[in-house]
Order: sequence, then structure tokens, then C-alpha cells
Amino acid sequence: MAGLSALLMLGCIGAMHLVAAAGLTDPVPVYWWTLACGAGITTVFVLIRSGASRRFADPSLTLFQIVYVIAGPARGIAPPILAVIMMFGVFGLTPRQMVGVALYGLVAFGAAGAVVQWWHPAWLSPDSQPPALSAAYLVMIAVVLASSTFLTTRVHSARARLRSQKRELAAAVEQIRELAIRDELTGLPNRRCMLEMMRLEHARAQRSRQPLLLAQLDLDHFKAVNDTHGHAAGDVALQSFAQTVHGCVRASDLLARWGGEEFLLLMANTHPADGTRLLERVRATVAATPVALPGGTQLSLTVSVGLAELAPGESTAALLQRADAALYGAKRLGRNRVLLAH
Ligand SMILES: Nc1nc2c(ncn2[C@@H]2O[C@H](COP(=O)(O)OP(=O)(O)OP(=O)(O)O)[C@@H](O)[C@H]2O)c(=O)[nH]1
Repeated sequence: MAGLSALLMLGCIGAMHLVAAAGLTDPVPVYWWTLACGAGITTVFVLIRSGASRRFADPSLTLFQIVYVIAGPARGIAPPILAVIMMFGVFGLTPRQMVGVALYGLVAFGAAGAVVQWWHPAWLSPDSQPPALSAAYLVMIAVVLASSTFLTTRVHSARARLRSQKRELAAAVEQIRELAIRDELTGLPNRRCMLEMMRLEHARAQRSRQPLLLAQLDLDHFKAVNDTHGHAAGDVALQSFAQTVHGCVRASDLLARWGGEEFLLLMANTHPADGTRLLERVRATVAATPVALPGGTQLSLTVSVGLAELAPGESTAALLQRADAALYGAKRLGRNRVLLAH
């Protein structure tokens, strides 16, 4: 952007020197003008390229560049390039700033024209523009300024809309990501998330030779809960169970809803004796924590648990199968118990 502005300004300087060389204007003010322009371009270029302008609220110095060109020494060439200059403002300034720049531009350009026409007619070459043409240029500038300001309003609201759509999109992506890995009913990680975690923890355990435990938890006689109290009550029971178990395990353990009334608990770096102790605590807490159903009924739940430790070289599918077999062993033995697979 700074480079483009500098190129534009260089083009204008070249044009003014051609005008002076053609004898249409006094070359001395053109030299001064060239000096002032050079100082302006260099200042802006150095500030932007060195990164020093990043400290300002308007790091691309758009406002400064526009104001400088309109009222500074470049005003003589403002009419033909004003539209281009204002385009920078359309994308960089707020509508308020653009209204300010437009009013400023009109006043500054009008004043510059008046000075030249009435107080310094000597600056004009004999065949330079008549006052009516200057007035026409002023009207043209007013049109350019007004349409740039209007465009800025449109661009500004389009950008605000884009920003808010971007925020909404990010929130939607986050929500989709959550839905993809979370069980909606209990808020626990879902089966897909658990499969991925099992894959990762399995690889880690194989590599580090640290113990890895997998427990399968299944609510006892849950069909009877649904049949007696209704499916909605069953949902409340599942949520309450998930909360109770989650409250018993460590932050490093991963509890997930595997499906229906089945849950999995993955415990890394845990020995079977410690895992069994923890699961006994879970079992006892579930049995001692009645679920308050809507309507005031207190529902007692129990859970059966099958626990398996990853054997060297064993796959996750085989580990899961052994935990499942242990769970069914626990069910067969009368439920409400923890059984460790051998
Ligand atoms: N309310 C509710 N019930 C569910 C959900 N998912 C599965 N179930 C129910 O859970 C019950 C599971 O029943 P079964 O597999 O027969 O097992 P059980 O009655 O718990 O018996 P055991 O496991 O042998 O102790 C079924 O009635 C399913 O409809 C759910 O998201 N919400």
C-alpha cells in the first residue's frame, strides 16, 4: 500500500514537471512542491516499512496520506487522482472519518483554488483555467468525495457483517467439533472420541511400557428403569450416573459414554490394584447416591464393572473384548460388582 501511494505520488510529480517544462506553470513552486512531496512520501514510506506506524491507531497512515495530498502541495493534481486516493480511504477509514476527510477536502481544495484565482493570479499561466472551470472541478471533487463517503458506509457495513459472520462461523465450527466428540445427553466424550483416545493411550502405553486399564461400566437392570419410570426418567438417571462417576475419577482418567447405558473408563499409568480400588469406590458411590427423578421419586441405581489391563502386544479391540467379558462375568455373579479380567 505504501509502495503504491509512493508510485502514485511519483507519477503526479512527473506530470507536474511536464506541465512546468511545457511552460504552463512557474517551475519554482513546482520544485518546492516536489521537495515537500518527497518529504511526505519518504516519511510515510519509512514509518510504514520500518514498522513504526504499527504503534498508531491507523497503521497504514491512510488518513494522514489523504489529508496530506488534498491540502498539501499535491492539491494541484488532486482532481484526476482524487478518486484513487479516496479509494484507499474507502477500505481503511470509518464513515465518520470519511465525512471529515470529504468536508476537509472540499474546504481545502476550494480555499486553494480561491487563493490562486483571486489572490495570486500571477501563479496562473495566461491560458490556464477560467474560474468557471475551477468551479466545475470543485463540483466534480464534491461528487467524488460524496460518492467515496457513500461507498465507505457500504464497505464499512459489509465488513462489519463479514466480521460478525466470521464470529458466527467460528462458533458454529466449535459447536460442530463439540458435537462430533461429545455425547449430547451426558456431556461426556462420545464413542468416537473414546476410540481416538484409546488409540493414542494404547500407543503411549506400548511405547512407555506403563500400565493401561480399561473398564466397562454398565447400569444394572436399566431396562426396568425405563419400563417403570419412562424414558425421560431413564435419561435423567443416565445424566446423574455420569455426573456421579465423573466426580469419583481423577482428571487424568477418561470417562466416555460408549452407547446406551454402557460407559468406558480409560486409566493410563494405573496398576490393576489401584484401578480396582477406584472402581469399587465408584460402584459404592453409585449405589449410595439415589437419583432424584422429576416428580420426587428417588431411584436407586447399581453398576457392574469389568476391568482389564492391557497385555503386552495386545490390541485395543482385544482389550475391550476382555473388559466386556469381565463385565458379563460381573453381571452373571449377581451385578453391582467389579470384576478384573485375567
Ligand atoms: N432412557 C434411556 N434409555 C436408554 C438409552 N440408551 C439405552 N437405553 C436403554 O437401556 C436399556 C438397556 O437394557 P438391557 O441391555 O436389557 O440391560 P439392563 O436392563 O440394564 O440389564 P443388565 O445390563 O443385564 O443389568 C434398554 O431399555 C435401552 O432402551 C438412553 O439414551 N436413554
